[in-house]
Amino acid sequence: MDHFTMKNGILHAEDVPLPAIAEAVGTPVYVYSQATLERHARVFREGLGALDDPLIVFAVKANPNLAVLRVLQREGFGADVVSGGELRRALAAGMVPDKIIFSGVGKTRAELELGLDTGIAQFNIESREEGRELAELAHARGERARCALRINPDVDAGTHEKISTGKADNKFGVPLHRAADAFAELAALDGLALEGLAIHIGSQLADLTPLETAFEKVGRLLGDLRASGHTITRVDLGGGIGVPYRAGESYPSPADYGAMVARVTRDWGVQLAFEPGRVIAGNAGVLLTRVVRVKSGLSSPFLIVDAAMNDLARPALYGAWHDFEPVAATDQRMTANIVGPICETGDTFATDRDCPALVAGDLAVFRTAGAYGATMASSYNSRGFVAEVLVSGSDFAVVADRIDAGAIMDAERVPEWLG
Ligand SMILES: Cc1ncc(COP(=O)(O)O)c(C=O)c1O
Ligand SMILES: N[C@@H](CCCC[NH3+])C(=O)O
Repeated sequence: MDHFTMKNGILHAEDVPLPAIAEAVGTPVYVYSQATLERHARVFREGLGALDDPLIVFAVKANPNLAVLRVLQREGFGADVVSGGELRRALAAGMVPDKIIFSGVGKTRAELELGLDTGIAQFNIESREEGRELAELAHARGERARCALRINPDVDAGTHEKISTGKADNKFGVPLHRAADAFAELAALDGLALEGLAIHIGSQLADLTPLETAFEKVGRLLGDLRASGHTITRVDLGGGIGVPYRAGESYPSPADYGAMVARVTRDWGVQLAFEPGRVIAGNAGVLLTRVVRVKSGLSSPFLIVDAAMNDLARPALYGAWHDFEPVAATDQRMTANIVGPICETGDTFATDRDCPALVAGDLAVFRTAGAYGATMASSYNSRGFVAEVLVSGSDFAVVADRIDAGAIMDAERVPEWLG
């Protein structure tokens, strides 16, 4: 459930009519609902109700907007970060180091140092090489870095290949068959306090079965490691639960997920950590856009909107579907190619889509844009970065300013020799 609903024929975010936001901020603009974020955070936490003291860290990559992070921090969430930038954003949003987990295959020396400086709860080590480097850095400071070893369980998550992370040929984690050796080597290093395992098999998972298979593999490894005398106090089960992108689709609920986790991990005797991203933020945001014009096409007309692939990359990148709805209710329908203004054919949101009949100037939204939306934006075609708004009740605030098309960034300069 979200808080984007039709009231008197106009789509609202909570109590704010979307035309009011378009009027005040312009379009395109991402609109997030605080009530939906809070609700999703609570439903997720309640879904894990059977577990003892789980650590829930929001996958910042899904939506790193400071205001969004702040809402989740107030809900007790920590942060799963994958770069120094995300780590700094999590801290700026008030997340405490004890609830920060640092994942990612390519953490640089500087990023490992930043994690150590911050005193984060856990580094998820993705290779022996990374573990050795972290151990050396921590040892030189007279410290032991708290960490977990990320395992690649070779499980097909059944999701889009570009967002699958747990198959043997994916770059993530240490292959299961080498995990015990890697764990033994790294656990013996002075600079590491290696007392955890981590796993994340992919994103937008429609089914719990691959997760269950992967968790069972982790459970067996946990038993083997303990039998070899290792101490394991935390297992990080990652994120990945999918969300409906089309009205009427059904996905596993946090309660279903929590029940499965409770069953599989019943005898593990560890603290569990979770890294949800999309399931918290996905349906808490829409991308509000205005129709620029309708152009006749060979078969279907082109509905040209002012949002583009630089604002919402998922359709161009993964062929992803986002429901498209009018802001002012209409019973009239049309079949259209919904496209943005960018100069490549890939700038297509939908082909031959049955959608509301709209004309130039009308407002519409792409739904389920709160995760992997603004964060994947670029300035392609010098369109600048899209604005973001957070709604709470009948209030709204701009939480990221638009960078106007054609703006010259502070970081840019022309070398002297060009005069
Ligand atoms: C390590 C890790 N944790 C958590 C997530 C969050 O995934 P999701 O947004 O699907 O919950 C991702 C992205 O897939 C990830 O790579
Ligand atoms: N960017 C992807 C999700 C990536 C998940 C990150 N591990 C998407 O929009 O679906």
